[in-house]
Amino acid sequence: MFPESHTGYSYEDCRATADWLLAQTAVRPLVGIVCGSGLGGLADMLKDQVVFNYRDIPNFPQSTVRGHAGQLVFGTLKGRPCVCMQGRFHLYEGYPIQKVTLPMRIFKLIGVETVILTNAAGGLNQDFKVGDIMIIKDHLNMPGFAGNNPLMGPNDERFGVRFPCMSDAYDRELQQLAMDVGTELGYGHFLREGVYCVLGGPSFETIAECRMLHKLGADAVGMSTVHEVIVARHCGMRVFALSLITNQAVMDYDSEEKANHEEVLETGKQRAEQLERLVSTMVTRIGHNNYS
Ligand SMILES: O=P(O)(O)O[C@H]1O[C@H](CO)[C@@H](O)[C@H]1O
Ligand SMILES: Nc1nc2[nH]cnc2c(=O)[nH]1
Repeated sequence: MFPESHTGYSYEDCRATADWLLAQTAVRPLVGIVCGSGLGGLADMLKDQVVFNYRDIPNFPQSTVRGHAGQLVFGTLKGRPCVCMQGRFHLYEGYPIQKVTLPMRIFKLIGVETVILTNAAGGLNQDFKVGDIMIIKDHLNMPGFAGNNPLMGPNDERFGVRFPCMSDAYDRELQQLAMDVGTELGYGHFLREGVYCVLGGPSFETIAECRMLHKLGADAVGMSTVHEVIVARHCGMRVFALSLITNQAVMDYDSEEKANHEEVLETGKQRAEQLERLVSTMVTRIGHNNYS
């Protein structure tokens, strides 16, 4: 019934990876964080670190992109137990989508209740500036439209239901918390909210593509996050995600701008401190156990 090319990991494979990790550290994280391109500094904030190189973790893929260190870091953030992916996986690295999203199921099985994802993205909304932080309120899943969804293949009910709802993918309380914390920290002038659109990459968008995505309702465009969000929501974790607008998407044929990864990493460096403060303060205020 399902194609032979299905490349997911079984529940037992995920369990084995989770148990392997739990056996090596006493940290029991309730929050899992995914660092976007150039945003790995978040992981450095963790105290009493236990660090695993992805190459040493059973079943884990390897990071191949500059700005993604390839380490899973356990520790505490202002006293709260956390686990942090210092580097994520992307479709364009050649990994099947089930491998790209495997860490979300590992997070779930080690006890994570809330996932915070960050990414670098191009700004499509003409009111956005480079350096803005966009709280993601919804997404457009372009690979999903083309039949590449991480939940394709047999469904294991131990993770979640066959047809998960996505209209509530991005937790509203956490969006409000981010707004409140950001405002308190004096970040209101660069805090935005909007819709993130994922594409397969690795080529950046053409001008016509940017114009189309903007017309379709996207405020920012990138090559990640959405697949992870779908898998995280499928297995019942609460999700918050944000984009750092690292570059303006080119919408105009007269523009001399050219999207490039160097600019993406450079903007990450410049906003790192504020982004880290925003996320770490949020972590201290997130309630757990049935979202209390
Ligand atoms: O989404 P993250 O991992 O932050 O990375 C973004 O930055 C890279 C392009 O510069 C792409 O991988 C894009 O998805
Ligand atoms: N697709 C895409 N990904 C990005 N990541 C950071 N900037 C961009 C961008 O402009 N387009």
